[in-house]
Amino acid sequence: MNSDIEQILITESELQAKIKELGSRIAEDYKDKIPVLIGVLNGAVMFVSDLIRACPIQLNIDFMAVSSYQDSTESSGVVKIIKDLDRNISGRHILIVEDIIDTGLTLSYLLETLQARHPASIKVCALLDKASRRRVNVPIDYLGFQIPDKFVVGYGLDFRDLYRNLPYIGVLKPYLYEGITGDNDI
Ligand SMILES: O=P(O)(O)OC[C@H]1O[C@H](OP(=O)(O)OP(=O)(O)O)[C@H](O)[C@@H]1O
Ligand SMILES: Nc1nc2[nH]cnc2c(=O)[nH]1
Repeated sequence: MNSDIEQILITESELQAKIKELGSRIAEDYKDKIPVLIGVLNGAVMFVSDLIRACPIQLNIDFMAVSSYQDSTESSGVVKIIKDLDRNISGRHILIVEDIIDTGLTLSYLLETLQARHPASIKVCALLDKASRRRVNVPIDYLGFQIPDKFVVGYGLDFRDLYRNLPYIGVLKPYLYEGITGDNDI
């Protein structure tokens, strides 16, 4: 698996140091509230589980699963809810936790969908931002790292549901996905 990685972009210790920093900021900002942290499955699973352990305040967690990439490295632009929240978020302080913001289409859809449920506030925490690829403007309140326009895997991020279990963020060797556009290429 490691031999499919062209370059390690963010090491395990860099990830963990940044998550401690983000956790402290979030804990300070929400110390008088009980926020609901919403992990966006599947990619954010590792990030959200490390982030909540770095956040020593009262909080709730919930998860949504959405997908726009399926088996491709390009967003289809169509976001689909696969699993919705388990709770009513009306009047609650919401923090969306994402692994990566790329085109911004997924987050834009989530913000619109969740805003319609009348939360007290909504903020966004993202581990990675690929700003050069943005197609819609979206706010990021807590950010881990800006990254270049490369397809990355590891620490929750996949290609064809593989590589999520790498403990670092790496760039996948392009020959592994070049020419692949979707399911028909499998
Ligand atoms: O800004 P965007 O271009 O919309 O891309 C960001 C989204 O893409 C990834 O999800 P994906 O659809 O690959 O599902 P996954 O989390 O299950 O891997 C990632 O987890 C974000 O949710
Ligand atoms: N795995 C992975 N998923 C993404 N979704 C949007 N951008 C990316 C990326 O660079 N890697």
